[in-house]
Amino acid sequence: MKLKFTKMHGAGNDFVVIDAIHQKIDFTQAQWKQLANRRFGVGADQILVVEKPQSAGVDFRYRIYNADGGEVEQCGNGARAFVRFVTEKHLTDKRAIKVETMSGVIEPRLEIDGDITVDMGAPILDCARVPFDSTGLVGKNQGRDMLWPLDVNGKTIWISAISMGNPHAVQVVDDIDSAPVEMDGPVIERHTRFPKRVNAGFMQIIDRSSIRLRVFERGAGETLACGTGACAAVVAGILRGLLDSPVKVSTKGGDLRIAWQGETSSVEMTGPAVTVFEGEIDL
Ligand SMILES: N[C@@H](CCC[C@H](N)C(=O)O)C(=O)O
Repeated sequence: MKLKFTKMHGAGNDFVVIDAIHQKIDFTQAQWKQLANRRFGVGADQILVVEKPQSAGVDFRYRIYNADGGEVEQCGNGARAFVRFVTEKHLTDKRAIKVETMSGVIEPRLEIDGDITVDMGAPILDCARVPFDSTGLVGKNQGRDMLWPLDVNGKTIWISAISMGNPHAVQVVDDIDSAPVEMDGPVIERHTRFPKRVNAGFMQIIDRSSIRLRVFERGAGETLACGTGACAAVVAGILRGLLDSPVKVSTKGGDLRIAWQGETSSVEMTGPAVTVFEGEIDL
């Protein structure tokens, strides 16, 4: 079957985006994985599938598959690519869109300057809902945050466990360039304390309104940027008393702006989304 797709990226986090409103999509996990494969397929960190809404009051449903073929709950950079896609394909003429995801409704909007802002909803800080198993662990308070010890490669690291619809373990490091992302990322991703696995964030604080961030993503490895990872890092930094909203998050692929007013407020993420090329593939 010939599949039409669009290759896109948001700050270098790259996507294959598929219109499943006008094409019938019924792929296996192995086929998603092949599509995302950089040698045997198109290549992407995530595959984004745009569908008709399932509930009243929303405009679209948006589904996310990691490069390993597994379906996941949320993708921040993908949400901005999604808006660029439905706008360029004339699937809507709205500038503010309501989108169903596996983890709830998010509300992206197209800004006048072409950037896209996404209301990502409030962070989830309750360990059980992240999900993170803190049974028997002794945490330590930093500001309003609770840091948890994790044994990783023979040392203890201290993480914030946060969900932005998808799970994140965020740690502060002195220097992002020498942080052990390749070595510790895969171990944190599959740590037994995270029953659904986790995205591992490494954050360097530059000043109270800027950080540098690398994320080893669940199901995709280190990416050039992770939108939900940026949201989780800023939430952790604000809770720890290290950051004030808004915060510039510099990633290997570009900058994002994250604003959060605390506890029950939504996290707002602003950044770019770019179409690279259109294609067709026979799977
Ligand atoms: N790149 C994304 C996150 C994609 C999903 C993630 N790898 C997970 O498994 O939760 C983003 O921009 O948020």
